[in-house]
Amino acid sequence: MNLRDLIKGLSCETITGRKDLEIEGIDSDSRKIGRGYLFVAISGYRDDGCNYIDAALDKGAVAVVTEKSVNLPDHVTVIKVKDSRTALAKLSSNYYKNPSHDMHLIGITGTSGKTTTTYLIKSIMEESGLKCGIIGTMGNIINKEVVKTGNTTPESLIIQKYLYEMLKSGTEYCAMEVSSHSIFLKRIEYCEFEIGLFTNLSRDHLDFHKTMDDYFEVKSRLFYKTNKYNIVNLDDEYGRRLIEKIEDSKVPLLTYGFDAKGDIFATDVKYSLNGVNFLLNTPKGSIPINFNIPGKFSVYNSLAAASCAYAYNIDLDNIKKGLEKVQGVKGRFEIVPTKRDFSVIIDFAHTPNELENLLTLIDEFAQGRKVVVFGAGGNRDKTKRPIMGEVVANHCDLPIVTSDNPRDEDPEKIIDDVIVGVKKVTDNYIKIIDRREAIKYAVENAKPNDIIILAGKGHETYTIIKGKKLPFDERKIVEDTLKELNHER
Ligand SMILES: CC(=O)N[C@H]1[C@@H](OP(=O)(O)OP(=O)(O)OC[C@H]2O[C@@H](n3ccc(=O)[nH]c3=O)[C@H](O)[C@@H]2O)O[C@H](CO)[C@@H](O)[C@@H]1O[C@H](C)C(=O)N[C@@H](C)C(=O)N[C@H](CCC(=O)O)C(=O)O
Ligand SMILES: Nc1ncnc2c1ncn2[C@@H]1O[C@H](COP(=O)(O)OP(=O)(O)OP(=O)(O)O)[C@@H](O)[C@H]1O
Ligand SMILES: N[C@H](CCC[C@H](N)C(=O)O)C(=O)O
Ligand SMILES: [Mg+2]
Repeated sequence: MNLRDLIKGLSCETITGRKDLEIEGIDSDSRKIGRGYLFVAISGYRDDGCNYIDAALDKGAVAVVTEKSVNLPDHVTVIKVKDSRTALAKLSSNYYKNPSHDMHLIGITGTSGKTTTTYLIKSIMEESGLKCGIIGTMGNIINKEVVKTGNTTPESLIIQKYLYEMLKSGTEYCAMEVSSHSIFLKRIEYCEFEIGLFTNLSRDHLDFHKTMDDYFEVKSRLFYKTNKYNIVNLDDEYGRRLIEKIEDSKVPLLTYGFDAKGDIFATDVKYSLNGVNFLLNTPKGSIPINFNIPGKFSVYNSLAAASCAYAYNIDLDNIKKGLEKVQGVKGRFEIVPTKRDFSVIIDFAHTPNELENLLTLIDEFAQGRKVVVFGAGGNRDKTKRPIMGEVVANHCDLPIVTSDNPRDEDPEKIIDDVIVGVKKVTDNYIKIIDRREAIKYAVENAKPNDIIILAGKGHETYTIIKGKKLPFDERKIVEDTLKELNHER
């Protein structure tokens, strides 16, 4: 693409050098630069992209975007901007021909339920004959192809690339998880959202946002970027705050919740271990839903997805079929087969609120002990650690405190932070640093009717230790332990 076209609408302070250049690609990572590329230098949290300009030029970059004044050879075009991350988003959108403009883009934000809701939306859309892609924690999905990217909401360049590819493959709907990091770090700038959906807000990410008010404020920015509907969970305290905050928005509001308060609401809710049945009520009528994932939060996620479908005029029969077709979402209340007299459940609960919800749900059906194997992530919110410990200790018979992606931190230190909370409730806990050993311990010592809950890693099939991503699949560890036990019998 010609540089003149690429920088259309980009607010730049100065441009030196040729504008009439053919640009073969763009990137903000010098290691991915190729011949004829434009390099966007971003000053990050760990490093400064400006330190890699020379490396980018060596690899063939012909133009550089930077926030700082730099002296480069005359043949290099230098574009100075105020904010490189915003510039990257604009350039990426231009490069991929502003794909979101031609799509039905749904942005889902909130602390919990985003991934699950994207899968429910996709299922409903497909039941209605509409192709729907996903951008989120478990990867980017176009048709049946899943591409993992690492972050829940990837960098703007990747977002635009996948939106472009979705359009190219005839996928006109996209359900995208929008993390607060991505809003703050401008990954979603120049995405034209039709719908913004707010699930809930509870304690997490206070390493990054410092206060809940900051966290909320950043999340609320999504709802100024929408042009069709804002959809908000009315039962959530922060949801209600959001409704007040966006009161003067010209975009219509749809609300959901339990009982007849919102536009879309659930009544006659009946819980069981296999799922939840409820009546879905909308302004256009009501329909019974038999949903296959248990728990109150399943009702909320169904309502969120149903509200979104309703906003697109999808009829109730297809909403029902789409929701009921979902058998489960990987790592969310996933039951691992044991063929023994105890159960193992893998769940992605990694915040105090998620653990509380999960364990309260299991409480209703548990006949034996609840044993929870859990930890807290390294390089993440430290304030949630003791609270997670306290919540788990309050809701189970045996907490086994272990590691969960220690990343660059000392795993034992993280565990000790969690144990501070556990000890407020009980001294009856077990500390095993190696998560594999912790899982093995729980399985080997299981008693009849025990429910072993492996919390925090959900779908993840890796562990991050000292910056390295190593294979780690909890399903496989349970399976191998059971095999060993069978062998011994
Ligand atoms: C705090 C945060 O979000 N950081 C993100 C940020 O990294 P950074 O600003 O620290 O980048 P940096 O390492 O300082 O590097 C600066 C620049 O130098 C460049 N560089 C670096 C080295 C080199 O050799 N050449 C080079 O050009 C880098 O490409 C980068 O552009 O920009 C990077 C590139 O986009 C992201 O990968 C990185 O996410 C890190 C890995 C991360 O862990 N983020 C988490 C906290 C996150 O974003 N989580 C949310 C929420 C999850 C949820 O709850 O669902 C998410 O959306 O995933
Ligand atoms: N609506 C909800 N409210 C509260 N907890 C929920 C809700 N939906 C799911 N959960 C719990 O949170 C966990 C994570 O769910 P999910 O992956 O859908 O959330 P997410 O918002 O995508 O999380 P992340 O921020 O890590 O991407 C689930 O395993 C479950 O324990
Ligand atoms: N998207 C969340 C996932 C956390 C999952 C948990 N396993 C951990 O590593 O803390 C995060 O990156 O904060
Ligand atoms: Mg997610």
